[in-house]
Amino acid sequence: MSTLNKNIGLIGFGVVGQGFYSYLEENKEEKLLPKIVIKNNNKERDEVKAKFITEADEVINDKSVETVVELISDDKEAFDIVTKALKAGKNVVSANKKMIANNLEKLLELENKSKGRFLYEGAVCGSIPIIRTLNDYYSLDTVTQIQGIFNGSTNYILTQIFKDNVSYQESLAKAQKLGFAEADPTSDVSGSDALYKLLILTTHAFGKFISPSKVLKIGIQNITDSDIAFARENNLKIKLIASVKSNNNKLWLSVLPTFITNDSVFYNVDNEFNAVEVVSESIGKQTLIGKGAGSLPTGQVIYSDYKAPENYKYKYDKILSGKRIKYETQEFIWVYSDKITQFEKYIEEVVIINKSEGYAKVSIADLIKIQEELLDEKLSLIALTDEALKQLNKKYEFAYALQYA
Ligand SMILES: NC(=O)C1=CN([C@@H]2O[C@H](COP(=O)(O)OP(=O)(O)OC[C@H]3O[C@@H](n4cnc5c(N)ncnc54)[C@H](OP(=O)(O)O)[C@@H]3O)[C@@H](O)[C@H]2O)C=CC1
Ligand SMILES: N[C@@H](CC=O)C(=O)O
Repeated sequence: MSTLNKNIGLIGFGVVGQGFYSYLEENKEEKLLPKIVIKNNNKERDEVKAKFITEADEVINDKSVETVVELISDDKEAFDIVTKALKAGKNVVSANKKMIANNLEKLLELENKSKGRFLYEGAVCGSIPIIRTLNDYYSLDTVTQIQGIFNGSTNYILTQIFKDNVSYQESLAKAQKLGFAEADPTSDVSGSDALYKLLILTTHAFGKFISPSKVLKIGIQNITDSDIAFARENNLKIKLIASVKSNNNKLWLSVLPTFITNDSVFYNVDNEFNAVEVVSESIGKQTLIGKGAGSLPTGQVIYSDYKAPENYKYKYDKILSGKRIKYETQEFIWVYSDKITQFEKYIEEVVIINKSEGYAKVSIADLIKIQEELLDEKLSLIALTDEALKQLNKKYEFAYALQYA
């Protein structure tokens, strides 16, 4: 492609699109962007040099466009745009985690047949460069676990509730106003957004494609005042933790509100910040912490994808290695609830703290079966890390002793 054909086709000019645009302006590259595709022509917008249009095909079929930057909210429309752009041989940059998590296998086939490449660092944990890190530095190491805080909006909401006693509804409205939340914030608070990111990382770290519908996912919508009070009394915090771990070629995944102790690396990761902890055989444990949502942090990563070296592509070495790994749900975890006795049918072991309140050992497979019911019945469950379990067992030794006498 000649230098005359290096234009950008930007589709979507919301929170992230405008963040990306500001880096083009800062680097005097806005002349490479003659047209921006939006949906609603009647919206008031800041003036920019580009012309606003509403037909994505106009930039996808434009021969002067080398890179299509897809930053719209709808996942199905985004898939259509990305498919067409790759088929037209364009480089494609996207941040649409829902679209990517649901279609990654197909997208890789399309990329393999295309002259273009498909990069999407902005889709996972905003500004944190975790995909390229896994792709470039972990391809020769064996990753055993990835866990962390993968959603900025829910972390912002939980921080506001814990630090400043702001209500759930008010903190959610603030997260929306600040541009952290998805167009439909149910995706954030239900844990879906964190799950999409977890599944994308699972493909890069373990070479496995897993459907979102198969994984245990509990959001923060049902957290009660008594959960918060219990956390405060015990010097714990609640964070929405996404986790994938492997052992003996088996893989376990979950997204769960989780009590964490004050010595956890996640304890002071607050507001819209995210954290990704990667554990691998040679490197050991390391954690990346940074802004997980917002216009400029995400826009910067999109800009870096757009500027990636000419021959750079994700290698997907873990898929290519052909190592077989099996997705499993047969594992037990400990969960707390102020109505733990309602889960009687599923409990392996339980510690009753007071009346119906307590914590119990339950299987991931059972929780997957009842996760929709939990949501409908507004029942809250908070997982315990090993450290939180130890801390609670020490305090509730008496209750514990009674249980196992
Ligand atoms: N917000 C964040 O912090 C982050 C968001 N993301 C992801 O980035 C993507 C964009 O998010 P965000 O910027 O927050 O979303 P916004 O809702 O702020 O903006 C979406 C933009 O897409 C445009 N649009 C919607 N549908 C179409 C369509 N069919 N054709 C053309 N344009 C369309 C809208 O047009 P109009 O202006 O006319 O309404 C709007 O400009 C999403 O996939 C999101 O998950 C990823 C990381 C962080
Ligand atoms: N809604 C998302 C935006 C970034 O991915 C979040 O809150 O993390």
